[in-house]
Amino acid sequence: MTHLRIRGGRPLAGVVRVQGSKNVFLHLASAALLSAHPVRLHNVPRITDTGVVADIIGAAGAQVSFDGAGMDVHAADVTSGVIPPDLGGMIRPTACFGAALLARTGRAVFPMPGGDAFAVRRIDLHLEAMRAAGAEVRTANGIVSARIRTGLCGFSFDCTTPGGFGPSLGATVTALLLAASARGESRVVSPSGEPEVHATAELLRRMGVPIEAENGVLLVEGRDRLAPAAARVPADRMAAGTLLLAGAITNGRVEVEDPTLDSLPRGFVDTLADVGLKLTRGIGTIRTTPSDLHPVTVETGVHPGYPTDLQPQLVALLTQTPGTSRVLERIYAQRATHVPGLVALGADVTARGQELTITGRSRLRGTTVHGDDIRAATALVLAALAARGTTRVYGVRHLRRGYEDLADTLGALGADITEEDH
Ligand SMILES: CC(=O)N[C@H]1[C@@H](OP(=O)(O)OP(=O)(O)OC[C@H]2O[C@@H](n3ccc(=O)[nH]c3=O)[C@H](O)[C@@H]2O)O[C@H](CO)[C@@H](O)[C@@H]1O
Ligand SMILES: C=C(OP(=O)(O)O)C(=O)O
Repeated sequence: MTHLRIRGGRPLAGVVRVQGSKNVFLHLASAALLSAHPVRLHNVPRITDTGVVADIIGAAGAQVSFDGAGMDVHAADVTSGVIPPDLGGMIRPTACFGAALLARTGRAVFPMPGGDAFAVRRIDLHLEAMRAAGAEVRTANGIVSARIRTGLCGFSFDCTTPGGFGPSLGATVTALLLAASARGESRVVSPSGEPEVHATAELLRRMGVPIEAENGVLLVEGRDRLAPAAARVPADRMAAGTLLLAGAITNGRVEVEDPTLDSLPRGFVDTLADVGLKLTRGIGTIRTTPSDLHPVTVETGVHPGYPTDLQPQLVALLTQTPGTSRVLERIYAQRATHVPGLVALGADVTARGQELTITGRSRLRGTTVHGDDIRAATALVLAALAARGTTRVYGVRHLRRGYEDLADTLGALGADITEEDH
């Protein structure tokens, strides 16, 4: 039972490099399958999701290699449109890989996606995009089968979710991949503006697919053959935000390497300013400066709003902020798996539906807690860094999905943190 043993109370300080973005990499890798020519991705994160992606690409019959920093995908031969359920069930963008295989082989069979299980993670819009592009799609016993009889045709697809918060990131990528391979022009309407989408569109352009943005529509000219290309995975804005919040919760001075400031969502920067934490540029870095903290009312939102993937970590910080704060989770119907662990550590946090209420400042005390997904486990690690005494945080396998060596990174900043195996 691997866990992190953390003795809290030490201010973190120092400069830290930020890994490549998990969520951008996952979507770029699905696009890499579209070309029969080599695609090189640089700055790929060393996380367990990367291994799953390599196995999915390999199972499709394509060549893939990962040297610890760069991934080479050469999908000259794609011999199978099947994503094995044990692989597809482990990551979130499974339907995006399904779309790429559908485009390459005319057939895709894939399971419901995995990734974090804090909410039902729907893929109805992905399947609608496939139907709009001319595929027959059936779902039985949790397995999706999609088939195209006469080739993909140019189509129009609206990425807006029924939930009302805005467009779906994943479905926008699925639509882009299908459009890139379809005959004629496609219209991807109300696309998501998340950095993952911009990065994927940019890689597709480099692969020779004309994509124009016009009045809230992406106009995509499909191509039969896509060119060789390369792309660099940008720094992970969620990892950068996590490290800055780890500095803040320990009243320390953490600096993350640039150029992440430009890619940090405005909503994150503004919320930190409202809490009382100014982000400033150092020499090639961004740093937080400790100061008096204030309660805030904040809601998660689409980019550049406050990101859902930094919501649990913010809640951890707000347990150390005097007064009552409110956090409204707007992307998911619920994302509160961090709450029981924070309460066990002594925090005053309640979740009612999508609203979390946090009253600080709580005196946190070390105990044993379980993080059931990436950011819930991260929030517990952050709270443990601020707690008195020793905390054991279980859920390391979730952390490994999203972070390269989180314990080592925090240890290098001065945290008393060790991975234990009993
Ligand atoms: C816009 C947004 O912030 N998206 C987040 C979402 O991306 P991810 O691509 O996983 O999710 P989507 O953006 O597609 O989904 C967000 C919302 O849309 C709904 N939905 C989605 C697809 C679908 O077919 N039908 C449907 O109803 C989901 O249930 C959810 O409520 O989770 C990731 C992991 O936490 C984050 O990194 C992304 O920032
Ligand atoms: C929820 C997350 O990832 P995934 O969609 O891969 O589960 C996340 O990155 O916080």
